[in-house]
Amino acid sequence: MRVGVPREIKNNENRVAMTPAGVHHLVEAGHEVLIETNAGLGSSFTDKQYQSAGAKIVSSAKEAWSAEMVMKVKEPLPEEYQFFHEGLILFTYLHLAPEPELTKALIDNKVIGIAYETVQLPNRSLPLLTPMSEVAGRMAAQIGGQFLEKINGGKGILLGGIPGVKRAKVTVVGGGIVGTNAAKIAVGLGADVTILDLNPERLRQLDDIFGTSINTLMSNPFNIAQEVKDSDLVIGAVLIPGAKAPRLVTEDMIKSMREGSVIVDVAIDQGGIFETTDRITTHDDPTYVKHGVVHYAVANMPGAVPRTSTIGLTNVTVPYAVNIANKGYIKACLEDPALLKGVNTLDGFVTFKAVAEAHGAEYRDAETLLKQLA
Ligand SMILES: NC(=O)C1=CN([C@@H]2O[C@H](COP(=O)(O)OP(=O)(O)OC[C@H]3O[C@@H](n4cnc5c(N)ncnc54)[C@H](O)[C@@H]3O)[C@@H](O)[C@H]2O)C=CC1
Ligand SMILES: CC(=O)C(=O)O
Repeated sequence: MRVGVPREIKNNENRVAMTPAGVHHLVEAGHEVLIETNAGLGSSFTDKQYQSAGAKIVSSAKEAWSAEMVMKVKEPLPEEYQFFHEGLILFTYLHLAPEPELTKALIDNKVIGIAYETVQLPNRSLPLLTPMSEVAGRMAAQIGGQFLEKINGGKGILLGGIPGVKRAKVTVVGGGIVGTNAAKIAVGLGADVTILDLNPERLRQLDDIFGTSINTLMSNPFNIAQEVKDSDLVIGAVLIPGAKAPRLVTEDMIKSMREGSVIVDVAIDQGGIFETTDRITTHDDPTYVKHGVVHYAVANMPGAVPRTSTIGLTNVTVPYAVNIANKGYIKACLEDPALLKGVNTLDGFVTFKAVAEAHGAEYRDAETLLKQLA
C-alpha cells in the first residue's frame, strides 16, 4: 500500500504522523511511504533521515494526499478537504462531533475516516489518545501555573505557595488520563488538588494512586459549582468517547470565580466543558478573558512539545497503520474490534453513533457495512 504523510498545517502544529522508525517499519513490510518535504522538521526529523529509512520525499501536499492511506496528526482543515477522494483511508485524530463541515466533507467524498481517538480496547481504554492525553494533562498544570502569573493576566499566585502563604486551589473535572496527569504535576508543584469524576470506581483508583495528596469528589452540578467558585485554576478533562463534551461548568459558575483565576479547557477538542469557552484558541494567541477569568482553549496542546509528542503518538499509531496496510482496511477492521471502533465514516455514512447523534446524520453500523464491502 502507498501511505502518504502530509505536513501538518494547523497553527503551531509541529507534530508529524510518522517518524523515520515508522517509515522503516512500513517499508520493511513491503509498503511505500510518501513524506511531504519538511513534514518532520518541527519534530527535528529531516527529509534525509526519512529517505535513509526508505521513504520517498514529495514536494507537495497534493502528492502526499494522493496515497491510498493518509496518516496525519490533527483533523484536516478546510483547505485540505480538496484532497479527499472516494476510497481514501484517512487515519488521524478527527474529533468529528464538534465538526459538522468536516463530517460532511468526509461523507460526501466517501472517505474511510478512522479516528485515532475512538479506537478502543475491550477494557474501554483509548490507546491512540492516551499518550497525547498524558502530554496535555501534564501541560495543563504547567500552563495553568504560568497564566496565574500576574504578567500573563492571572491573579499573581504561585501554585505551591510558600511557608506561611496558602497554596493555589486546583480543581480537575474528569479523572481519566488528562485529569490524572494534570493532578500529578499540580501535586508535584505543591498545589491543593481536587479531582471530580462521575465514575465511583475511577474515584477509588485515584484515591489509591494519590492517597491523601488530593481530594476526590463525585461529579455533579452542586459539587462542581462549589469547587469552581473557590478555585484558582480549573482544568476541564472530561470525555465521553466520540461525543460532544458536556457543558458541565456554566457561565454562572465562571462568574462566581475570583478575578484573575484561570481555566484550561483540555476537552476543547470535543467542544469543551466550560459554557464560556465559546471558541478554540491557538498557541499564537492562547487565551482570552471572560468575566475576569483567563480562558485557555488550545485544541492541539501537544503540538507545543512536538518531539516528545510525535514519538509518543507514533509509538502507538504505527503498529495499527502497518496492520491496515498489510491486510487492507476491511480485513484489519473486521479482525480487530478496537480498530473497528475507530471507523467514524465509511462509504458515505457516519459509522460512529455519537457523531451521527451530534449532527442528526444517518448512522450505519461499521461492521455490517464492512462485511457488505468485503
Ligand atoms: N486540547 C488538547 O490538545 C488535547 C485534548 N485532549 C482531550 O482531553 C479530553 C480528556 O481525555 P482523556 O483524559 O484521555 O479521557 P479519559 O476517557 O481518559 O477520561 C475522561 C474522564 O471523564 C470522566 N467523566 C465523564 N463524564 C464526566 C462528568 N460528567 N463529570 C466528571 N467526569 C466525567 C470519565 O469517567 C473519565 O474518567 C478528551 O476530550 C481528549 O480528546 C487530549 C489530548 C490533547
Ligand atoms: C488529542 C488531540 O486533540 C491532540 O493531540 O491534539
